[in-house]
Amino acid sequence: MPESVIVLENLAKSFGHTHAVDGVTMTIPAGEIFGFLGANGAGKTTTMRMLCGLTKPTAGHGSVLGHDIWKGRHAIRPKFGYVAQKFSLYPDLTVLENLRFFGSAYQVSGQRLNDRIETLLDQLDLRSKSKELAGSLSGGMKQMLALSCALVHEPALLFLDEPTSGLDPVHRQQIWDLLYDLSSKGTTIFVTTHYMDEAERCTEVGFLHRGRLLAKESPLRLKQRFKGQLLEMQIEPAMEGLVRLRNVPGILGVALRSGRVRIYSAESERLVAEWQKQWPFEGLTWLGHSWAVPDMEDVFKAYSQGYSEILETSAP
Ligand SMILES: Nc1ncnc2c1ncn2[C@@H]1O[C@H](COP(=O)(O)OP(=O)(O)OP(=O)(O)O)[C@@H](O)[C@H]1O
Repeated sequence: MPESVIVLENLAKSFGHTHAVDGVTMTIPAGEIFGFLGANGAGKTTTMRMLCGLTKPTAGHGSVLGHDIWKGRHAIRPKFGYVAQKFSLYPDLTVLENLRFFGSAYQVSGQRLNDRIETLLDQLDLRSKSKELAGSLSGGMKQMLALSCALVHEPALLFLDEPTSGLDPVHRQQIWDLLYDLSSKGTTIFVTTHYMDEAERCTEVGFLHRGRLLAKESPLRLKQRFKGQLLEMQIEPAMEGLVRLRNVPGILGVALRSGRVRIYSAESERLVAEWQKQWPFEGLTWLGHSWAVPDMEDVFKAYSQGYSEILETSAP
């Protein structure tokens, strides 16, 4: 078993009456790419800020790389890299100057710093921008630079708060290729994301909902927990079908995917059999249907909207 890099026990943080993080218990082993998912305001950033020693927990315990997250925060800080949601570099310094600044802040100097900068400029596609001011870079290139600065000291642990938001698909892929390289060399990565295809790329995923951890497992295992019968119907007009089917008893939720109406229900088979006998929706034409395999978006929706009927329960 690899050692646990992050260990949390009932970790909590409240702001007044807001329980931003409400008793999270979990462990994250070394080398994991852990994807932290949750709706806006679920408590992801607050959890990450506690792990980085940037905000004090209100209750519970946590350790990162063997140090208490609050009492040991000064010892932990040089060992991780952190890319925040907001651009936190120096806009009036060039790309190269930012890298040099972060290098010296992390006590990387001389030939080692030069080598690190050369590697990062290539890995993150920044070479042609090295003399440009950070503040003048596009949003995507700012993200690439923020990631480079977080990696300059080759940390054992990397915290990334939505690192690819606003990036084009090529740069997103480039970042993920880099994360795989880092993970294969033993770096642990803790990443928040709203992109379901990115959640699929993580080795483990945790669902946070209103400050509580609802599940934490591999993407494959999470999808196996989805026990609903996912029905995709070709209906015309599709939008009207979506609105009317939403109100049918037994249907938990409805979405439009590639022009088809996707139905979340524990009893889709029964509904189809009933509709085959008698189609009750005047003005709607049913042109066909098929059964779908759940993806991460389906599982995330089921957890975050509380479709407990179609989820096999799990202990995080
Ligand atoms: N400094 C603060 N003071 C008061 N409330 C806060 C503070 N920081 C966060 N909160 C509240 O805590 C809750 C969790 O916020 P947090 O930013 O951790 O969520 P999140 O999951 O990261 O959301 P998002 O996906 O939108 O970034 C929210 O209700 C938020 O308003």
